[in-house]
Amino acid sequence: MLEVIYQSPTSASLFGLVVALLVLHLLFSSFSSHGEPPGPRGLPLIGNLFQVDLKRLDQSLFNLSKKYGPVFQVNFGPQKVVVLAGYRTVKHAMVNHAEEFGNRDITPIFRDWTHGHGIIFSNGDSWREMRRFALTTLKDLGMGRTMSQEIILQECRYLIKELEQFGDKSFELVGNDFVLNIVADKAFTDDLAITCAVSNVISTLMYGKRSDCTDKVFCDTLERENKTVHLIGSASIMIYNIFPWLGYFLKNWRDLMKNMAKDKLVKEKIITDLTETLDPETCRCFVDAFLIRKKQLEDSGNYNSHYHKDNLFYSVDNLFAAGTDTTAVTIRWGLLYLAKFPHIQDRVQEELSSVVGSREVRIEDRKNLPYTDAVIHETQRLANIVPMALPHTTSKDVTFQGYSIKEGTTVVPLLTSVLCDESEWETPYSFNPFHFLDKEGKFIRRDAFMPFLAGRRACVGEGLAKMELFLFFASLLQNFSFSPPPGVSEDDLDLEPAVGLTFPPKPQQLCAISRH
Ligand code: HEM
Repeated sequence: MLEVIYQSPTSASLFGLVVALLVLHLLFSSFSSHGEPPGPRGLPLIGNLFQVDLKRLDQSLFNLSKKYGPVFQVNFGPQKVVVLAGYRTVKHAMVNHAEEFGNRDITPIFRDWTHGHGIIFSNGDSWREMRRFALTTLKDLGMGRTMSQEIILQECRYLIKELEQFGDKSFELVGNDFVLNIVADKAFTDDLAITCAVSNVISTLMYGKRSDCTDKVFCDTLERENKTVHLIGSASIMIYNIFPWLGYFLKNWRDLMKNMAKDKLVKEKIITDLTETLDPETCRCFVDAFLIRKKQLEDSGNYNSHYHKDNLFYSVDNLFAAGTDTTAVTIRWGLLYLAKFPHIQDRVQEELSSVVGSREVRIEDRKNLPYTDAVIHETQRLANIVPMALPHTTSKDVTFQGYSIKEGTTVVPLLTSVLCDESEWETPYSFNPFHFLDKEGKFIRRDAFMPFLAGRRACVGEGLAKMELFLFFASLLQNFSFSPPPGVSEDDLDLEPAVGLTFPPKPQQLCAISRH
């Protein structure tokens, strides 16, 4: 190759020019100039891409933060990204500078997905209105209150029954593709039991109805959503976000487009059915509440509001995507940790037996179950399922911790560096429920526990997620014990995550033994 270049005078001078530019760039490019945050030097065009591991970008950035400090910048191709690291810095930016750091960075793949509509990947007045509407409507529908407790408990019952009907009392949990395989003597079935249960909670709130685990359309939708979340976090989609013209050449991008299109057809049909059967006097669900608000605005002559069909579709789609995968993945991590550390599992079950006994667990029990609560919090901390949160962008020029950051700069609030902040956690890298317990064994809140982030863009579903995690986790542990399958030791269970937009456990198997 080089020989060919040297043989042509034009190629040789071009090559020389590129080398000269490269040397000049390396000599003179320093990110700490003009008061900007410091950071590693990169190469022209590709920036720092070769200095990070795209499969564990959060870890690479965490390592860089140890060298460059809590506010630093990297270049992904032509794009400048400011990384915020450590509990204090992330909290300070998200809460004290909420407005400046509160916009969403709508990357090319997010734009392809929702076209700037809905809640998660939108900004400005439309985002504000949709977020406010989602929060009040979910609250009206019982989020975080007795009503949603009933919906969740109903799903806990279905889930327990689903697992018990296999009688043989052992099943396998496969972490990556969210498939729960029930293995009995003869029967073998692929089962999306946990995802199905969690998704049904959202489904009941969004559509006013649940679906059975055997419903093919429902299961196909869950599998597609799961695949979407996985593909969006893949290295090739990260490259697509930097060089969007690559899209058609990338299989993951083409698969994503197909998935999203299929998903849209299914959800649009449900929304159309609800629209056709709407009775403005009776609000059955989130979709109804939206349609009723739209009608009220139109009745008063406002046909140009944010309550249009794209915002309806993508808000519903967002709440499904954000509310299913996150919670189901966290439950899976909890079961994996308990199978790995049986002495912790024993203690959770002892506490559940002595406080709740054999009656159904309820949210009011949580205050009397400090150890169980601490285990759930520690699961969320160490599993760290959204390690880089979602990207933000600055809404104006800002001076932050002495550095100037320009309007429109992509900002990553690095949750890995918060949930494993060495100055906040006693044993940041090991599973230790005592992070959340005082000397008397009472539950304690920790400021650096921020898996839902904080500030203007903080998770809309925090209350619901916390209730779900507690009720699902406690109900499962009341009814089953989790262990590695025969022939596999606890040491063999792998706590390294698989990658995606969220980080699930790697594919592996677990057994559930009925406790009755
Ligand atoms: C264990 C469960 C969950 C975790 C760990 C989690 C975590 C997060 C995180 C880290 C963000 C990004 C915040 C940011 O970028 O500033 C987020 C945003 C969001 N979450 Fe969750 N979440 C969970 C469950 C849920 C549930 C159950 C729902 C819905 C009912 C939900 C709805 C949303 C929405 C709509 C946003 C976007 C907020 C906005 O952009 O304004 N999440 N979540």
